[in-house]
Amino acid sequence: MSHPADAPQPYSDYQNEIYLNGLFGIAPEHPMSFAELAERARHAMPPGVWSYVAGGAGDESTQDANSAAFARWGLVPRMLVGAERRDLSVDLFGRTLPSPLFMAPVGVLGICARDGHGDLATARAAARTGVPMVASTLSADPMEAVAPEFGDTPGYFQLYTPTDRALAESLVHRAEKAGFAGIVVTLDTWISGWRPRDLATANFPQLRGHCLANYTSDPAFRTLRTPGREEDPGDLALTWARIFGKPLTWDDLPWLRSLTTLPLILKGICHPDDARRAKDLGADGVYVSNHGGRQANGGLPALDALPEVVDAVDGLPVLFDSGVRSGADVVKALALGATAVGVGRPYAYGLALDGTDGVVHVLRSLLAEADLVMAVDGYPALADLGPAALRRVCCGGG
Ligand SMILES: Cc1cc2nc3c(=O)[nH]c(=O)nc-3n(C[C@H](O)[C@H](O)[C@H](O)COP(=O)(O)O)c2cc1C
Ligand SMILES: O=C(O)C(=O)c1ccccc1
Repeated sequence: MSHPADAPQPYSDYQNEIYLNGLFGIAPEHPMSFAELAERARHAMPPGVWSYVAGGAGDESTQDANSAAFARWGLVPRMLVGAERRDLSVDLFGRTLPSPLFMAPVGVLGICARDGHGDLATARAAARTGVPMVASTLSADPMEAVAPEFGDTPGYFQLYTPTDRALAESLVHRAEKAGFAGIVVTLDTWISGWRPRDLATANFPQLRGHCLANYTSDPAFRTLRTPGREEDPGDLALTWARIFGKPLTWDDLPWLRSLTTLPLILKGICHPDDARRAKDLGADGVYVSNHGGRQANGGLPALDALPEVVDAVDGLPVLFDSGVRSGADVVKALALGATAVGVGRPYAYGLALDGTDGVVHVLRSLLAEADLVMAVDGYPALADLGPAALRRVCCGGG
């Protein structure tokens, strides 16, 4: 439990803090397991927001498989290695981050927070924890208001590429100007997947006008509105729906690449050939994800796609998300080759429960558990975590 006074606090200190509070009769106000976090978020959110955030595509079997996939890997404990101090820092796109954890883009943070400003609250959690936020194109506050809240923590802008090229270019250039450290282009969501929970209630947040501030604040978007109907919320939603998603092809990649000198990361890559091609066309990183099982049901768990993509890109950074629910999951994804590991729903639930403090709690819990797993299992640095740290667990976890 001891460390030099000038060393950064280990992430495991969150555990000490909680037990110490207990000595003074203070019980933690936030949930300590993912199951309880989800349960409490369900009560904290309006029903339509809960089902949108928690739900996925089809019967949600791919969504379930994403988290179940982690149970099929077991970390092999190593003893007597002296893991008293751990180093979770990672180099990503020329910067050193204190940990490999990041917040995946979530396009409804605005309505997850009680005050409607969940994007700002999440950015403040990034500033407090050093955990970067990938800010979605779909945001209740414009990116120029979100970016200053990151403090010293780098932030990334996630682009949903609209059909209108001038608008796409404007969004990217605004992100550069606002100080974002990279552009994450999402490839798997130019159209919405089949989502029974939302269909059953005919509920799609953006069609109700939510989280469109990056569009309404954009001069290129305004030129796409129906003349004379600029004040009509119905026209806003329909204009957005008309231009939201461009089914990008490989032929669009040189254009996308030409838009920015910032690191360009392609999100939704799950096949090694796609990963290789992304690298050849100048992507700075690939991002393995199946969108948390929200887009196409019946797909393989994202974790199972990770090792082949890592092999294929031969040293290019590989970001990963989909199904991460614990610190142990973070460590397993790192051992399978991820450079950085993202969470989506968990921090959105923290946000719904308690704003910035709720997000900070979720991130600190994930990091404390990851740090403790590395301590107990004898892997003091990320460089020690490779495929040899894992064994396939037969038949476990569905
Ligand atoms: C409510 C919700 C909204 C999302 N919105 C976006 C988005 O705007 N852009 C994007 O690239 N991904 C979006 N995603 C996908 C996440 O970035 C991420 O891939 C996914 O949530 C990871 O899975 P997890 O929720 O199991 O951690 C969204 C996910 C959720 C749950
Ligand atoms: O809900 C999502 O996961 C999402 O990112 C999205 C956004 C717009 C249209 C379809 C899906």
